[in-house]
Amino acid sequence: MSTRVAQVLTIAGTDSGGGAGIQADMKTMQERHVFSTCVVVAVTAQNTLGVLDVEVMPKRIIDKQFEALADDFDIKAAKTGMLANAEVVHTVVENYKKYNFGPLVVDPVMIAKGGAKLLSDNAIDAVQNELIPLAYLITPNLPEAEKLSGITINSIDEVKLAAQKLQELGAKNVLIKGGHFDNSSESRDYVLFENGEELELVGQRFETNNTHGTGDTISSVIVSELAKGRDLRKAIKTGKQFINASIEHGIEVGHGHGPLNHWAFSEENK
Ligand SMILES: Nc1ncnc2c1ncn2[C@@H]1O[C@H](COP(=O)(O)OP(=O)(O)O)[C@@H](O)[C@H]1O
Ligand SMILES: Cc1ncc(COP(=O)(O)O)c(N)n1
Repeated sequence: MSTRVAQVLTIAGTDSGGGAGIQADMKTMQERHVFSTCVVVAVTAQNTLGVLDVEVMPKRIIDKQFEALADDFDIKAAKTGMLANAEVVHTVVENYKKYNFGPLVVDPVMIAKGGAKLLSDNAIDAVQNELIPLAYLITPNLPEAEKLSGITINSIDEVKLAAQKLQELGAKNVLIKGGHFDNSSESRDYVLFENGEELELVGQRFETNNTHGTGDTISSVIVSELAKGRDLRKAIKTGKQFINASIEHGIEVGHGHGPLNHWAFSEENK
């Protein structure tokens, strides 16, 4: 007997090291029991030590991947990750508007944990003016929230101001991830919902280098839950629990910023 399952899409770059990008997204989606599909917009030669090289895909093959998925699948929610440059942002926006892939989660990936630039500066305008207005949810980390909102963030009040600014740019809901608040023993994420409600997710901050792919992973949990029809507040809480488990029960892989344990949450909740 076969079962119909929710189908979900990630539009992003690959990570040969398997810890971030499309690989982290698809591993996470698998753990959340949705069927994952992908549009590869760039290939990175990457490991836990850093990014060696990047090749951006031509528009033709990005368009064709969207077409192939739209012809055959019933995609209920989609997310974006690394989009590389302005041309890719235009292409993704054009395709997302053309097809019906459900709510869009925008993870505005800019710089890898190892320091490599994954979005060129000239793409910021396109992200602000073309992509953000399509976002059901945007999930920037602190430096990304600063860049996109133009607000320097040193306090929770400034986090809130930045979230409001991102809503003014057109994002319906905003999750600002606090993983980059270095000088705290807590991890703090802030959510501003469409209706003005707020949510603060406060958790333990784990002392570890193994946080490669945290942003990709939390946004992939959220988009998976949305594809299954869960409400956003519940989806975000599940995302946070998944991240906590994947950091707390860490694995040792590679010699740099190591990846997460993507199966820890499922093991805990068997
Ligand atoms: N050391 C840590 N301990 C606990 N949670 C963390 C840690 N680092 C990141 N997180 C959590 O992981 C998620 C991703 O955050 P962040 O690292 O800011 O994003 P990104 O990977 O996009 O830079 C957030 O929920 C954040 O609170
Ligand atoms: C292809 C790709 N996408 C996203 C990230 C960000 O992940 P992180 O900030 O954890 O390095 C990455 N390193 N590579």
